[in-house]
Amino acid sequence: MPGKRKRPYSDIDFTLKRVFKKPGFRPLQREVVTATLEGEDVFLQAATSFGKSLCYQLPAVVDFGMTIVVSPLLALMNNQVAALRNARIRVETINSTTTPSERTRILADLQCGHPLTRLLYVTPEFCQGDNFRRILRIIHSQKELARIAVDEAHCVSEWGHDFRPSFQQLSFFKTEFPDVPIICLTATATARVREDIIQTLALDTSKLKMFRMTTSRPNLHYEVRFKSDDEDHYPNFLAWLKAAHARRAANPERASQLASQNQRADNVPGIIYTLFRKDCESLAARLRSDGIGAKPYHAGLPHSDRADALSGWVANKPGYDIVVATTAFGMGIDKENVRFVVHWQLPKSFEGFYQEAGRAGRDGKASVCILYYGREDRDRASKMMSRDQVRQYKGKEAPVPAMQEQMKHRAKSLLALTEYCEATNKCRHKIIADYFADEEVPTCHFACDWCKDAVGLVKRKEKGLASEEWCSTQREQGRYDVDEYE
Ligand SMILES: Nc1ncnc2c1ncn2[C@@H]1O[C@H](COP(=O)(O)OP(=O)(O)OP(=O)(O)O)[C@@H](O)[C@H]1O
Repeated sequence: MPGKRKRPYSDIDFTLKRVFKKPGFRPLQREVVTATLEGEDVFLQAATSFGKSLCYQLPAVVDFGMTIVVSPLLALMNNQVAALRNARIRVETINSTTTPSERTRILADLQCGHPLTRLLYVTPEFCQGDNFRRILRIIHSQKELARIAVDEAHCVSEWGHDFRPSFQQLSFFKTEFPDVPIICLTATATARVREDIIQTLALDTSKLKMFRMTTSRPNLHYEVRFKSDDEDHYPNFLAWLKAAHARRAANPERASQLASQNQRADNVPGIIYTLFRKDCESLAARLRSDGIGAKPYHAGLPHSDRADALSGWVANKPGYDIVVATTAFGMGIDKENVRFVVHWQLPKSFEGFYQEAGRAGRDGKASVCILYYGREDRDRASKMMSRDQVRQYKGKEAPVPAMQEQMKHRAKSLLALTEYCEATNKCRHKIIADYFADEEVPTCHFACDWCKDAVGLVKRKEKGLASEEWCSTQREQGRYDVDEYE
């Protein structure tokens, strides 16, 4: 029910245990849940795998009325809907995969004004539809519109790394329903992105409850491996993976522990991110020819192939050990035992890197995040950026200031990521915390290549990278012109 509510919710602990099967709240979750239930507008920024979804899912179950969840990705929605249905929560989603008969059934439930649906997951594009807005007015008039959750809220911002234009229309919620609380959630927002989200959603800063947690993920072991165009880095990765397999096989105690958790000892689940669709397919095929179960995942594949790759991988099925993906597979993917995330090339942005690496170790256990960095890739990435800039400005008399700003932000983010890769004088956890302007200094117990062996890191860098002189000649000769990303 919209409006501020100042009574304690004694049943949140009960619901946490009984419905969500969690032993207790993680730090700050209770505060966020309570603020949401009290009708406050909330902004939550917290590390990947913090448990942000629970902060709107639990209120949706405890409270009256319906919660609308605006979410940018199909895979993310379907993943969460399946988990909530498992917990016997009435949840629905309307997206491009919803059949017409399903859609009719869901809308009929909403039209009555007193929906049985507790959570409704929709895309920002769907929120723009007149019919949906009309239905929302009916639900609101019956005091059944409980709250709006905007997940992956950085997509709202033009300066966020996954900007989606239709997110910009979401101010509709606050202007039409000022008494309905909004909660926005993200793992990756710089100060500027935060401001932009708040402004775009028409939130009032003086009333907004802001929760900012550290972005630090101490169980992730960050490592940069150096490469150059001259050398194929596949053998390096395969050797690392085979060594990890051998370690598992040599530990029968671990094998029986994994078996008891419905996991397998003869694989190590992971994700490899690449920028190009063609690499997804060829790399997955190459791994399969070496006896590793790997599946490609990118937006160009049929929906059924993507769904099969995702469900097989989540279920630890043989043949589905590694997903080789573009960024189409990222935000919100929640599989607890991902033991490694590898970036096959330099990603497009610092935020994207952090978000994707954050798919690893969601069970809190040690996991590895390897980024293969080459200076040629850096030069290709900046070439791509300049080309995008030219395209954006095409046909315009003068560059639009907002576009210029956006480009500046993109360049800054890429530069920060390059500096992360080139750095040999600082803990990688610290570099990440600095980028997001964390107030806390992160702890790193030998959980990055610099803290483990700074001298070795310098040597590997000297040996592995093409020289700047070489790269500069290549640049002059236009060698770094590339295909489209994805
Ligand atoms: N209090 C809790 N106790 C135990 N597990 C929890 C708790 N809260 C959430 N989790 C689990 O933590 C995992 C991560 O939660 P969730 O997917 O909401 O993360 P997130 O913060 O949205 O991360 P990301 O930004 O990376 O998507 C889920 O498997 C969820 O079930």
